[in-house]
Amino acid sequence: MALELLIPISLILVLLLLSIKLALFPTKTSDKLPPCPRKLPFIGNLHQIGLLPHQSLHKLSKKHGPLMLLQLGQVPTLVVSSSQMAKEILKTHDLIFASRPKVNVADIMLYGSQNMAFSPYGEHWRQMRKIAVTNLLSMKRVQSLHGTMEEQVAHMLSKISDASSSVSPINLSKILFSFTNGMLFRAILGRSFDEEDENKMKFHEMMEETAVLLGGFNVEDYFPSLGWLCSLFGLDDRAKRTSSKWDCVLDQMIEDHVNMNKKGEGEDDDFVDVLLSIQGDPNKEFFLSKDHMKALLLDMLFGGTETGYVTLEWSLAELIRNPKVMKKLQDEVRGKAFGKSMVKQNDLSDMNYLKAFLKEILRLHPPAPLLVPRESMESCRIQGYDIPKKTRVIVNYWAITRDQKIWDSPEELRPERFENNPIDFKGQHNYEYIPFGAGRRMCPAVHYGVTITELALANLVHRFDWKLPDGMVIEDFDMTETHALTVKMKSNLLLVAKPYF
Ligand code: HEM
Repeated sequence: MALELLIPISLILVLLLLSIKLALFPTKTSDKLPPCPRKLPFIGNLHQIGLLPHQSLHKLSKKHGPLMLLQLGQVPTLVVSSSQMAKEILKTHDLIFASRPKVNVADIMLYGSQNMAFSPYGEHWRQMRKIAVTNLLSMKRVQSLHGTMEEQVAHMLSKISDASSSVSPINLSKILFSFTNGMLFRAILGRSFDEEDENKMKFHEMMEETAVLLGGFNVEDYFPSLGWLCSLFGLDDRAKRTSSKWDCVLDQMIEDHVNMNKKGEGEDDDFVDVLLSIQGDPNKEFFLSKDHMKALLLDMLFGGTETGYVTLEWSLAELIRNPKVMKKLQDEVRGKAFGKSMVKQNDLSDMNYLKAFLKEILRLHPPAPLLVPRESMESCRIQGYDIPKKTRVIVNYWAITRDQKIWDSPEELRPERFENNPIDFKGQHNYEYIPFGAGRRMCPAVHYGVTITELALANLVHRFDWKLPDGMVIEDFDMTETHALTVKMKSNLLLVAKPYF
């Protein structure tokens, strides 16, 4: 029989046998489980996930409530859709839900999930987080990067300025990607990342492929006992190919640092240098292998690049659609930075509308609307329901941002709702505002993320007036979302920039 026929036929046979087994011998439990929408044999509720899971899960929760236990293939998955239930998971039972589920692609791409973001809860995760927070993401380290951040913003502004003289609109998605990626490279490697690097290494392509692989609802993760399915769908091979490209890049980066340090040329203060010194310290109780280093570097690149540029992209898109908000923001920034060619970090402290605007963007367009999945390490009870051990947990923050009981006209852009409002990014209010997650696994880079985004945004509206491309009207502007590692705009953001001075 031809191989092309053998694969689908064997797949159908296995599906059939498993469906019969499930129908004849359903798993019995005396537990009181949360409600579950009607499921199909074998796939359970997988068909209800759709291309934009935050939206489809929100719709399901309207019918079945803020705690639903879906059966995604073989994996029971708790979906949490209210601030009250989010508080149960991220505060009351934070320790029980502090682990991450096993993700096949992450195992391939992140050296056996030895990074921080996908690592199960435990000593290894704790050490990786400590290294990243102490040496790159702490408030003190971020402050020491202020000068570098200003340089990188100036570089982005000059690129936009050059492009603004052309008749065609500017592809801002590309420029914003290079900016956030370039800033992380500077912080991590201590050297700039320029167009030549991009052309040589194709980072944008590699990052997009990685985002799709790591962020997708991959079928294999929902059928762990059918590992061979992976090879049928070709996902294993795609992940291995992309992973080997990253591995070459990282090996080269580390080798360059080792060579520079040998020659005494390194400045000895970037993140790779710090990692090398931890590795070479015989007194450290934690052994940092080369794979650990590479996994942590990828965490910083993957965690920081997409979230940053996507936030800036949604910000400009919303400003173009809301001219009154654009004017109010420009008035504030241009007033406070009057006469300056560039807004600097220390000008930002009293730009209250800018801060409120960024908060509103992270409510309306959270880059990670489902946060990052958790997994229960023990069984527990929530609101009278039994949650078994090893249940996957998705907190649908997006559903919380659309809750009319919390937010007035939740679909509208209204930065004013955050003015004179004590709510911050720590998520400790009533768990209604958690764009960075909360609890032990909360994003460790809130300070870095907010600082760089505020600085970039202030300068983008200070330096330029923005317009839609000629012939386009607001109604044509495409705000369609696409879901990968983050939720971003499906189409590239194309705008016309007119220098203000
Ligand atoms: C606007 C910017 C950002 C947003 C909205 C964001 C959002 C998030 C969210 C929602 C989580 C999951 C938290 C949870 O499970 O409760 C997370 C985790 C994480 N983020 Fe961020 N992030 C941003 C920027 C960054 C940056 C700049 C970096 C690195 C340089 C980063 C690195 C990470 C890492 C490593 C984790 C995993 C933490 C762990 O598992 O212990 N993020 N982020």
